[in-house]
Amino acid sequence: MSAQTYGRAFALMREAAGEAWGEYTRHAFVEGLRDGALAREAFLHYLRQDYVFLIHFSRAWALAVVKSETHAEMLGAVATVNALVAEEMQLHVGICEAAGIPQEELFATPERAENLAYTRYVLEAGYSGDLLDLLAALAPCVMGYGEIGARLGVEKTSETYADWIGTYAGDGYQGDCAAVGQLLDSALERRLGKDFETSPRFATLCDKFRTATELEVNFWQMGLTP
Ligand SMILES: Cc1ncc(CN)c(N)n1
Repeated sequence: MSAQTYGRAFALMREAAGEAWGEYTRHAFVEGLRDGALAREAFLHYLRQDYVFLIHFSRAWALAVVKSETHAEMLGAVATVNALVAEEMQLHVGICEAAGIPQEELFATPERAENLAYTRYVLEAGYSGDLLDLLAALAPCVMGYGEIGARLGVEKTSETYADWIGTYAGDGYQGDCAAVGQLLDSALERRLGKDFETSPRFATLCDKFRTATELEVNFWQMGLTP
């Protein structure tokens, strides 16, 4: 999956994130999903934390509805909230239930510090900023997993984590990434103009994107240490 598929701003922000992007999308945890070497205990621990992550991440996308300035922006944010709550979180519920972890226990998972740091960083970007600040902090999460899923869909050498890979490689998730890429581009054009990358504000948005990318790296690392 080329970065270009997810829009112009994403490609520029990804480039500006430098080495952090590769550390995120090619982390040892990701490679363990690809070749099946990831310990089941680490995967289930990650999945439980990620369920809690997605609760707060959905709240942040709901805040994007609040920060929207047009009906089209509201529709884009609402669609993402729905994709998270009604689709992505079901993957976590299903795998955990099959592993003997009921949904109430999943919901009550104690939050690890790396998880808390990431989600509250994103929420704070939205509380104190506008839709652009919020989207810049949200984008690495959405598109990073899109890129990881698309690559692992092609490069996987084991079926152990095929459910997980299939969710992020699938047309549904890939379509969500493309839609968020369009939302990001149009929100930037509306507020900063067609040549948004020449605005001094764009550099501060790239900083937010890079920080969120670094928090993704920490999240994978946390996944390796149940
Ligand atoms: C930590 C994290 N980052 C991204 C995603 C993909 N929505 C996720 N499920 N979890």
